[in-house]
Amino acid sequence: MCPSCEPEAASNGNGHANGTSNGTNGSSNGDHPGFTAIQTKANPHPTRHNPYQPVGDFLSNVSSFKIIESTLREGEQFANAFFDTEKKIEIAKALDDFGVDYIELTSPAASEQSRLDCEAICKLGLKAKILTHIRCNMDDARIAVQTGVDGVDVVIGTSSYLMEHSHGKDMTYITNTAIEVINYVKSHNIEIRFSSEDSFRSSLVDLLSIYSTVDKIGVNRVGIADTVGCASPRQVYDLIRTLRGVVSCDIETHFHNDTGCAIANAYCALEAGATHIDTSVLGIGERNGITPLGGLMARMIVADREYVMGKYKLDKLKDIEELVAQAVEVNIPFNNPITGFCAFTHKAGIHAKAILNNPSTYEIINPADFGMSRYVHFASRLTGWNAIKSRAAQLNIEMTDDQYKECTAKIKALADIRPIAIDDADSIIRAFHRSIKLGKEVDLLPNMTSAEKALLAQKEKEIDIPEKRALGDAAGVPTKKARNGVSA
Ligand SMILES: CC(=O)SCCNC(=O)CCNC(=O)[C@H](O)C(C)(C)COP(=O)(O)OP(=O)(O)OC[C@H]1O[C@@H](n2cnc3c(N)ncnc32)[C@H](O)[C@@H]1OP(=O)(O)O
Ligand SMILES: O=C(O)CCC(=O)C(=O)O
Ligand SMILES: [Zn+2]
Repeated sequence: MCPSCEPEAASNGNGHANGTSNGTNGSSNGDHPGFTAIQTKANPHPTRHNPYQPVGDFLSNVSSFKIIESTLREGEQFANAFFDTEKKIEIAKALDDFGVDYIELTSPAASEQSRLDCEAICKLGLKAKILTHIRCNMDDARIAVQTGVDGVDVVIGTSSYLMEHSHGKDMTYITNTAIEVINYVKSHNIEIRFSSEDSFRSSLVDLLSIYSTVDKIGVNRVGIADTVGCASPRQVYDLIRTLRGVVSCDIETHFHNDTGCAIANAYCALEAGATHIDTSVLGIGERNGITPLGGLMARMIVADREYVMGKYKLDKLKDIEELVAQAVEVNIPFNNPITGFCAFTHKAGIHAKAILNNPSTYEIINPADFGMSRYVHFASRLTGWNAIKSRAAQLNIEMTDDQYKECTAKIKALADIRPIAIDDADSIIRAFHRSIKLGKEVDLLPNMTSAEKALLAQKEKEIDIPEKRALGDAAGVPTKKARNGVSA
C-alpha cells in the first residue's frame, strides 16, 4: 500500500486504485503526502448532456472504431523490450480479455523464435484476431501464411527517403510486388492489409494510386502510417478524408508520437473515416512509440462512453499497463491518462470544494469507469476548509464551519513551512478538535522539532497581525479570514 494514502482509500469502494505503486521500479507514488479518497455524492458524474460528444459527421467512426493492438509487434521494437514466449502469451491473453479486436505480432521472418511464438499465440484460440506484420515480399509472405494467423499486415515505405535509403525500390516495383503478395495471402483465405510506411512524407498521387489498385484487388484494409510522427491532426484529417473517398475497404492508421500528436491524430483519423487504430500498451514502440492504448481509451470514452464501456473491459487497463511496464522495466508515467498516479487527484482548495459537490466540475472522465478512485490532496497550503471538513468527516470529527476554517488556517500555516504529510494534517485536525472539547490549547503537533515550532510561532504571529488590526480581536484568537489572507 502507498505510504501516503489513508486506509480509508483502500476500502473506499474501488480499492486502492490510485496512489498505489503504479510505477514498477520505485515509482514516485509514495512521495506525495496528503492523498485520501473522498466520499463523493451518491451519483458521481450525474447523467448530463456531453458537449464533447462526437460531431454528427457521416464520415466519423469515433463510435465504431476497432483496435489493432501492436504491443507484441511495434511494442517489441521498444528499446527496452524483450518478451519471452511466456510473457507474450500472458500479454496476448490480457489484451484479448480487455477486448481488443486484433493482436499484431512481430514478423515470423524476424527470427526462429518469433515464428514459433507467432504459431503458439495463434493456437491459443483467443477471441481477438491474430495478425502478423511483414515486409512486402513473397519470402516473408510465404512464412507468414504458414503460422496460422488470421491476417497479414504488409508494409513498404513509399516516401522518397525510404524508397531511396531503405529498400531502394520504385513505385512500379512496389505496386507489382504488393499485388503479388496480396493475391498470394488472399489465396490462403487470410485477411490482408496493405500499408505505406511514412505515408505523410509520400507523394499523395503515389499513395492514392497504389491504394486504389490494392483496393480493387480486394485488400481488407489499407494502412496509413505516420512513421516519423510528423503529422498534425489537420494533415491527418485531410489525408484520411481524401483516402476515404478513393477506397471502399477499411482504413487502418498508425501514429508515432515524436511530436506528441499520436492520440490526437488517431482521433482525427477516426473523425475523417478511418476504421482501425493501432495502439500499444503505454505507447511503447520504436523511439518514443505510438498511440497508447490507455490514452486512446481516455480520448474515446469522452466521445462515446457507451461504445467504449460496452466493448472494452476498462477496469483491466491498469493491470495490463503494469504487466507491460514490468516486462519492459519502465515506470508508468505520473501524467499517464487514467492510470498516472495523480490522474484523478485534486489538490487546490477551489477544485476540491467543487469536486466534493459534483465530480463533473473538474473531471471529464469518471475514474470509476476504469475501476479507479479519485483523491483529494488536502495536506498542503493550497487546501481549503471544504477539503478539511471532508477529511474531518472521514475521521468522524464534526465541528462548526468557523472551526473548520480555523483548523484549516493552522494546517496551512504549517504547510507554509514545510511539505506536510497526511499524518500531520490529521494530527492538527484531531488536536484542534480536542482543544475545542477540552476548552484549552493543546499541542497540535507534539512531534515537531523546536526549530519548526519556532518558525510556526513566528508565522502565527505574522498572520495574526492583520487580523487583530482588522477585527480588533483583543485576545488575538485567529479567525479564518485573516489567516487565509482575506481582508476583512
Ligand atoms: C516502420 C516499421 O516499424 S516496419 C517494421 C519493422 N520491423 C522489423 O524490422 C522486424 C524485425 N526485423 C528483422 O528482424 C530484420 O530486419 C529482418 C529479418 C526483417 C531483415 O533482416 P536482414 O535481411 O538482415 O536485413 P536488414 O534488417 O539489414 O535490412 C532490411 C532489409 O529489408 C528490406 N526492406 C526494408 N523494408 C522493406 C519492406 N517494407 N518491404 C520489403 N523489403 C524491405 C531492405 O531493403 C533490406 O534488404 P537488403 O537485405 O536487400 O538490404
Ligand atoms: O504497418 C504499418 O502500417 C506501420 C508500420 C510502422 O510501424 C510504421 O510505419 O511506423
Ligand atoms: Zn510504427
